[in-house]
Amino acid sequence: MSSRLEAEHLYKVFGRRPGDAVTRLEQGADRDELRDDGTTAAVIDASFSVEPGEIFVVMGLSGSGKSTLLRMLNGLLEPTAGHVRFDGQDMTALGDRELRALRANKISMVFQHFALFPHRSVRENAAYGLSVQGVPRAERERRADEALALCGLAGWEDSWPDELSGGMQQRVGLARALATDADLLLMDESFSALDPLIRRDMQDQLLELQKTLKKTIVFITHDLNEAMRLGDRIAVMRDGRIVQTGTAEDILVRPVDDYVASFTKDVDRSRVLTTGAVMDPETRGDEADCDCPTVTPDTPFTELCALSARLSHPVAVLSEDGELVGVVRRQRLVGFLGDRQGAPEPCGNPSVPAHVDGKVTARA
Ligand SMILES: Nc1ncnc2c1ncn2[C@@H]1O[C@H](COP(=O)(O)OP(=O)(O)OP(=O)(O)O)[C@@H](O)[C@H]1O
Repeated sequence: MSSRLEAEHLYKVFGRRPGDAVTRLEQGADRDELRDDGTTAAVIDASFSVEPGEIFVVMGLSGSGKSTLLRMLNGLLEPTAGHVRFDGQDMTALGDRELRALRANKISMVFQHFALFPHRSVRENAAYGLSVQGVPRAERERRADEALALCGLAGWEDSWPDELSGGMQQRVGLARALATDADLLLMDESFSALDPLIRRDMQDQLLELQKTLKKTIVFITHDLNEAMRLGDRIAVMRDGRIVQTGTAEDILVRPVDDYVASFTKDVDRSRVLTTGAVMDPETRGDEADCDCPTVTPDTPFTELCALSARLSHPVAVLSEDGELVGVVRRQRLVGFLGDRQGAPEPCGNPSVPAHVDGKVTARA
């Protein structure tokens, strides 16, 4: 199966002599050095691929280059160097007309500000992308109504946008993107303008829809918690560069540097981690011989903790085939909630041995 979307050594430089700037960046110059010459390296050497049905989140602080990257992915901005491939087709080699057709039929955007037409009904707003495609009226209304129903807006089709709350308006934006049947959704801070509770609700709704629709989604956010909730994989951007790409667990448990680690400080680890991240793969081989409940590497951390609290011995981890693949000691669980590696440290008190499982387990 080939990737749906690929970025290959993408650069976007604003300012004078962008080609020269790329050469300097390839030779190791950084953003600040170029800025002295009045040149902005918005995106530097970004490479990644997004698989069909995947939610790929690009996360970074303001100015890190996320929006510029997204605009290159949908062909609105021409890369200074590098390639974007959609289903293997090099978008950077397409002419304007072909690009417009690709955007109208295969790619949908969901923006932070819903930009609904105030004098068109909710149905007409949701059908907008279809009217751009030239779909006949009856069919586009039917498809718009279906998309609105998917987004929880059945019964609101004939309303005006100003009769809807902010969250509902954002759902219309999502329905508009879904109505076109485009496989690739590009979502730029789509939920950032919403109140926290509504934002969470929209995240849940997107995850729920994704279970059946299995779209390919690139989701831009500056919020790591949102990135971790939504992303199958996350790319962390800093100063124009992607500094790490990985699952939420990778970013949390194996940050590539202190910068990425500093992002994860406030993340609720218990919501992100799964058993695979905390298990010890070294086993004696007989840990699963009793009749106690077991877990798999995908078991959520909270479930694992609940089970561990009930057992007097380490929890056995079995693969889907029932093979013993690891064990989880309670001591290690406690470590993972508080510290990056989850490794127990000596406490400095000579009367309390640091690695006595029994004692630490009893307290946990
Ligand atoms: N058209 C442009 N001309 C010059 N510089 C630009 C242009 N567009 C973006 N930049 C610069 O490129 C850098 C990356 O901007 P970009 O908007 O992609 O970042 P971002 O991560 O999306 O930020 P935000 O979250 O604030 O939107 C910034 O320094 C920005 O000022």
